[in-house]
Amino acid sequence: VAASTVGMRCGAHDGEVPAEAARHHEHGAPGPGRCCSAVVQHVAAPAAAVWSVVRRFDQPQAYKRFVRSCALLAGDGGVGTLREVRVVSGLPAASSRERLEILDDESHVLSFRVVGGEHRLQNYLSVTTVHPSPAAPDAATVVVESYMVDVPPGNTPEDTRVFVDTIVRCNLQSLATTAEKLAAVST
Ligand SMILES: C[C@H](/C=C/[C@]1(O)[C@@]2(C)CO[C@]1(C)CC(=O)C2)CC(=O)O
Repeated sequence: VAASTVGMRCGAHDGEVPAEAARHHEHGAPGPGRCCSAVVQHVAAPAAAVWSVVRRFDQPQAYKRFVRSCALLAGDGGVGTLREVRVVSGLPAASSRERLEILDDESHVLSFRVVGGEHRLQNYLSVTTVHPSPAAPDAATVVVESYMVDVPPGNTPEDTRVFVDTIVRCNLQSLATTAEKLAAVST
């Protein structure tokens, strides 16, 4: 099913989404002053390998290339954990404080909310789900990441969506590379 029918009713998407993704990405209408979108990434590695990377809330730098460092301010990596992310220079941001909202090792669902930091993405919330690819369940994976965020003052929803989609797409492409390398050395 297309991401648009996954219930985001918002933003562009990249291709097909496994049907079971729908329930995790039902953000509904984003409301005034907010925007949302979803990015779909195919990975040539088993879902378990992808999830093992995604689930490490304490180590986003394992695949997020804009992250320079990450420190836990509270919690042990489970729901409620608070992290302080410092990002690379050149971005309209320096740091971010993020709270883990969902970490489901059965359904492979992770969600976090931005709760502070020096950046322009207020009230950013994302949900990432990891699914065995319907085409090759043991060898390939589909990752779906949706988000909602306030449109910063002076920006349009479309500009905001382009900016955030670009970062999320970079993150997921890096996740794919990381997981494929991990799976290759694990065989
Ligand atoms: C879009 C989101 C991250 C955004 C940022 O982490 C930040 C919260 C600080 O730096 C950024 C890399 C860019 C920015 O302007 C806001 C993707 C993700 O990390 O899952």
